[in-house]
Amino acid sequence: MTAQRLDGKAVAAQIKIELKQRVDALREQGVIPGLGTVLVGDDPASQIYVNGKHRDCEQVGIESYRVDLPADATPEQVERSIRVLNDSTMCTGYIVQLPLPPQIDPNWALELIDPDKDADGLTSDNLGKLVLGRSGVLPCTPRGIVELLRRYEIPLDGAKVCVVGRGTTVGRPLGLLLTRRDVNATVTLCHTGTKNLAEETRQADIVIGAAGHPGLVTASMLKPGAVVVDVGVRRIEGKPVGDFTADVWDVASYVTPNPGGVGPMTRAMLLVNVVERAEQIAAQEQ
Ligand SMILES: Nc1nc(=O)c2c([nH]1)NC[C@@H]1CN(c3ccc(C(=O)N[C@@H](CCC(=O)O)C(=O)O)cc3)C=[N+]21
Repeated sequence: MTAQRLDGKAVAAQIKIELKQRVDALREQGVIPGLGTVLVGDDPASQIYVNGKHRDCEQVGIESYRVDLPADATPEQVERSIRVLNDSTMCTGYIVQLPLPPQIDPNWALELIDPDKDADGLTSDNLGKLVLGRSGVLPCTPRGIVELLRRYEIPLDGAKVCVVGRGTTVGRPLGLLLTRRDVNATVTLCHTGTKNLAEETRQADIVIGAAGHPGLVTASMLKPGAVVVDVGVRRIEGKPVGDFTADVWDVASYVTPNPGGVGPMTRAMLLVNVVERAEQIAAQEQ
């Protein structure tokens, strides 16, 4: 059996077409969605990712604003930039690109973001709302994974899902999102403390690798026909390497390619978060 691709790139492109129509409708109402980005320092990968976000915005008609600060920026300078974006009426939502240089505590910086403008959905306010089942801004990668599975009509209601990795940007919020009533999956959240990972992954209908440990899950650790979602993209010698070995394609029914799987969905969900917020603002103004 060779697994089918869960083609995040194609689905993200379709989502952008849908978003462009929603942005055009907003612009007709005089509401112009705007995404802000705060980039501190000159990390090449961060610059590539932030440039990609601005290109994505341009494709769907979202205005975008850059705040680029030098690598030696002080916490005061970062705070001032964040407060400007909190107060800006042009910017519907914004992100503070991670990682930040060592003199800036990321948790401190994220907590300065107005939760209503938290386009990443990574502030404690929005993550807390996810815990409490209240509506807030959903984190982009978890939301993108669920959206990708839904668009391929992968059964989620009652499905056994094994999430590998308990990070605060993916694994942990993903477990919460998958167990929400409107998704209704049963989740096992595995991590470095899990005694027998293979025992857990073999019982799952869907295995999601969000550990960032290349080659952590092999074909022998999967139930035949399982669905594989590989988040853990790292570049080793220029090649994107995920949490799964290539032989999983022989056993799984669906696999997300790396690149072209979860990454484009993450980027598409950032745009969805901005447009959804703009639609809320437009509805309040009516
Ligand atoms: N505040 C903040 N929010 C983020 O969402 C955030 C961040 N900081 N810091 C860095 C990580 C990383 N991240 C990626 C998203 C998409 C791809 C992506 O689309 N990758 C392409 C491949 C790109 C390549 O060739 O490397 C793909 O998977 O097809 C990659 C990386 C978001 N991040």
